[in-house]
Amino acid sequence: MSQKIERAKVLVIDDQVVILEALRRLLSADDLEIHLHNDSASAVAKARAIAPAVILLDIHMNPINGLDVLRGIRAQPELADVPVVMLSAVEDPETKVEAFKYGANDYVVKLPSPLELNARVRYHANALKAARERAEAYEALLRSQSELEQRNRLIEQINRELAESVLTDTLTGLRNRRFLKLFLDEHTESRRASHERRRAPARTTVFLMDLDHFKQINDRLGHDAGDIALVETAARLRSSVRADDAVLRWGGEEFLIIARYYDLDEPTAAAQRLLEAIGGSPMQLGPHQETVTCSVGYAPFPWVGEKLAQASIEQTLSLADAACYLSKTAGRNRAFGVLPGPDDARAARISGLGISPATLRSEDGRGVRLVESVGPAIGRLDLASTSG
Ligand SMILES: Nc1nc2c(ncn2[C@@H]2O[C@H](COP(=O)(O)OP(=O)(O)OP(=O)(O)O)[C@@H](O)[C@H]2O)c(=O)[nH]1
Repeated sequence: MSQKIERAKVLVIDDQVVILEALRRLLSADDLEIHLHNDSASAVAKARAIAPAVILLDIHMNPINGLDVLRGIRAQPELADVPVVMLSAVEDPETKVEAFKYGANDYVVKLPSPLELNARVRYHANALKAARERAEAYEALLRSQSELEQRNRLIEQINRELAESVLTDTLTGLRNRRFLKLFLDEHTESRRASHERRRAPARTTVFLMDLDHFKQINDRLGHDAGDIALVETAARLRSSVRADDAVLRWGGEEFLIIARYYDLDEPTAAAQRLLEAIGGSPMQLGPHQETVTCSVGYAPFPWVGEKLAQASIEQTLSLADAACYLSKTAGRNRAFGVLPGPDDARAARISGLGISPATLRSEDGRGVRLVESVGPAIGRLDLASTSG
């Protein structure tokens, strides 16, 4: 089977047909495809049509001289890199300089030896081929680089979304339990920075909130209504705290709120706000209107205990949990806070939860008090008389 040789196209432009024919004879070879053109006025259009690998261009032509044709060739983007060998009847340095200035690649005095002419034509044809291959390879590299970058961006986005979804509760859109560690790391870092700047660090309070008799809502109104109540609860909680406070779905119908505070009465006011936010107005659960209340237990974080350099988050959470349990057993729709302050009679109730007030000391070294806040009146009678 014969293999097709790709021949390099050579366009020869000269207004004298005799010279053109002579050059054709000098160049004739199997690996070249020769095109002759003797009209300088249409030479640029011819070059565009042929797309040659090399152009041999006579300098002294009529009606348009070779240098102007050269300028016309260089003005065409697709011909800008095509090697042009100028042909001249005389060896004239000034004309040569002029030709190179206009973008010629070579200069040959007519008629050259066939050996020299063929060597030059092949050299330029190969140089063009190599330069174009390099440019193509470079473009392919850029393309694959940008594809790679695009893919990396996609992977990063997927990773971000995955990380987000791992930290997010799908039903309510709130952060879930896994977010606590991240939040606390940030909290510790911001306290450390405050210490360094000798500013009073923001304190936080941990609120555990549990909806009251939630099982009854599921049982009476259906699981979907229960879901709506959870979503509505999340929205109400979110809008009753600061934007940078954390609201987490702790599990089932239990939520954890970590809120900053600046003066000692703030946590109690915040607990009252939570009770109002949930129980203060009925929720629309599909076709049903239902007042849902909640029980809350809260404690500031961190604590400094007598034996504990700093109570851990787990210990603080169990304090808040114990206080929430106290709210449930005291009739629900209320909040209990374990707060720094002078020990009072109520503090003794903490002992009933298995926590000795004596082991607790707040950051400022004072004692412990138990604070009770009662939720909105709506529905309380019903709840008090219902078990579940
Ligand atoms: N609809 C719905 N219900 C849930 C979801 N997660 C947990 N629950 C329900 O929440 C209810 C919690 O019931 P309990 O632990 O008995 O608590 P409760 O009925 O709220 O009673 P108290 O907490 O003692 O006031 C259970 O019936 C769970 O099935 C949820 O994602 N959607």
